[in-house]
Amino acid sequence: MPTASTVKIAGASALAAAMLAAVSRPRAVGRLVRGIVTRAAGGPVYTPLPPPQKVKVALCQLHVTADKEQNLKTARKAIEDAAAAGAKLVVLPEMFNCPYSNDSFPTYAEDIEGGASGSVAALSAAAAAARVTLVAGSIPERCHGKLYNTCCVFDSRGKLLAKHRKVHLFDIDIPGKITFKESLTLSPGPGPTVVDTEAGRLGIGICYDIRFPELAQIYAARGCQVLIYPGAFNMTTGPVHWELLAKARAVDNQIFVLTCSPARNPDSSYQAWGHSTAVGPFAEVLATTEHAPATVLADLDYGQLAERRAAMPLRQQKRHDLYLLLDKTAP
Ligand SMILES: NC(=O)CC(=O)C(=O)O
Repeated sequence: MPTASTVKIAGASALAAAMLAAVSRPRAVGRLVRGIVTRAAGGPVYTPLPPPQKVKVALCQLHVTADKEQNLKTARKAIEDAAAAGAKLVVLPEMFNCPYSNDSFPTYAEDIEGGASGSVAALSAAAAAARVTLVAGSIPERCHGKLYNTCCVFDSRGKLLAKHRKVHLFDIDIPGKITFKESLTLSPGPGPTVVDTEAGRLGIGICYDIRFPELAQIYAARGCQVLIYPGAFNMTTGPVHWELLAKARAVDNQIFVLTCSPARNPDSSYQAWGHSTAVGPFAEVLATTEHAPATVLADLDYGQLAERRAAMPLRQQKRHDLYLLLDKTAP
């Protein structure tokens, strides 16, 4: 495995107390890029890729505690440090502002659409201050009496471009190992989220979403350049599946994949696997880390997407007489 490219981020430094109050209201949710994929009989019509560019990304594997304000401070510091290291696209972990537990989700949930989310205000301010595109992990969202596991995406002026609500809820029962049922508290999101940003066209999934290849295929067909999965795998599935799934989504779709986990916290009831990782379109690990707090830096060259797809033209070689991708939320 290639050497990890990490910048260790120490504990949060002093933070301007005004951070949470810095932005008055979150901006309206931006329109999502609706795909152009297809119900064509001959298989998907792939949306052309946006122009290639190079982007430095930072995956901030944060220490998450039960103290929401401290978690936001930690995130702010990591975003600042990532920007100082040259990152233009910064990713935070799943549920980075609260413990990953069904007991915590209702207590920590915030009303994003009603403009009452202190976390969104803080994240918007942090993205603007650091001038980065921010894929802000996820937070518990309350909306019309339901709770969601929601990822907000901000541009480098702090505008909320889009939000993705986890589509596939994490409901598993591996006897003697791990039982978790997000559906006890959370509702599933409505569908795919594609967002055009200064750092490229992004397809967003959250954790368990990475296990569903169809979602990644839809993103690839809609012209995404990178798939981003904030996630918190655990000590049972993480060692076996986390990197495998990131590589699988990358190699199937000849696309970049980024995963970003919380650091492992021995005091937490849920032990996160960590190992935030950047994978290239040939399934090569570009940069990774272990379980401690860290920021993983990687350079993405989107020009590699066309090169890899020309060298191995999987899209043209698909047998649409035998199988078909159907994007049911395409316009
Ligand atoms: N926590 C998740 O959503 C997913 C996970 O841990 C797994 O798929 O394993």
